[in-house]
Amino acid sequence: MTISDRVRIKDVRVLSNGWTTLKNTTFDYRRANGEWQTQHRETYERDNAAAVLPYNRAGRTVILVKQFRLPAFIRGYDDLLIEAAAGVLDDASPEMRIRAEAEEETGYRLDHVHKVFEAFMSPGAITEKLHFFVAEYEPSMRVSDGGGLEHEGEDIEVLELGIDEALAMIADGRIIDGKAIMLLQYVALHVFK
Ligand SMILES: Nc1nc2c(ncn2[C@@H]2O[C@H](COP(=O)(O)OP(=O)(O)O[C@H]3O[C@H](CO)[C@@H](O)[C@H](O)[C@@H]3O)[C@@H](O)[C@H]2O)c(=O)[nH]1
Ligand SMILES: [Mg+2]
Repeated sequence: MTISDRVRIKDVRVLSNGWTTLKNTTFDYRRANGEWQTQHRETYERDNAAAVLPYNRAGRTVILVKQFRLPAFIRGYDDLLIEAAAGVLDDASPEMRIRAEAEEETGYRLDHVHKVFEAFMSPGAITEKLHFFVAEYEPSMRVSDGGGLEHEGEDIEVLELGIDEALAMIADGRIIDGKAIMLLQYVALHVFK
């Protein structure tokens, strides 16, 4: 299945080229009824990324991180955001990158990471595709405090939560990060059955 014969890119304009690139693309799209229609769309072009939820089956716990997120703050969320550890790939493989990112942010050196799915988190606007992982952890795998890279402005708290509490926090709105919600529901369904 291809839709490339339904799309003709006519013009691409870079609107902003800062940390990431914002483009405005003009293209013709062949609608379901066969008619061609000209459209303009802005895309925020971000590298792919990966997220991980470490879990401990016996203790029924998971590891999450907590950090300041400017976009959530601007939108009125007046607290640090509880998230699954995540980072951009920077051209590394998702498996390699997520191990490094997990150690940087949570302090846990994970053994085996298990890929569970991929998802576009905001497909109408952002090109980024997120690779999702889960990984079993043991307390002995903690090799540092984590916290992220201070020189990049990261100031990350590490949280170890019971799975039932984490699920309750989704229900009452204390966990509001999409990737954390998806991974918590995955482990609720497939690990802590
Ligand atoms: N100077 C500067 N630094 C930035 C900017 N945007 C991000 N950074 C820094 O770049 C680093 C990126 O950290 P990662 O851990 O690799 O990524 P992330 O911020 O966790 O992002 C991932 O999760 C986000 C939230 O779900 C996603 O939005 C993001 O695309 C990615 O998947 C952080 O130190 C962050 O502060 C920016 O506009 N300017
Ligand atoms: Mg991160």
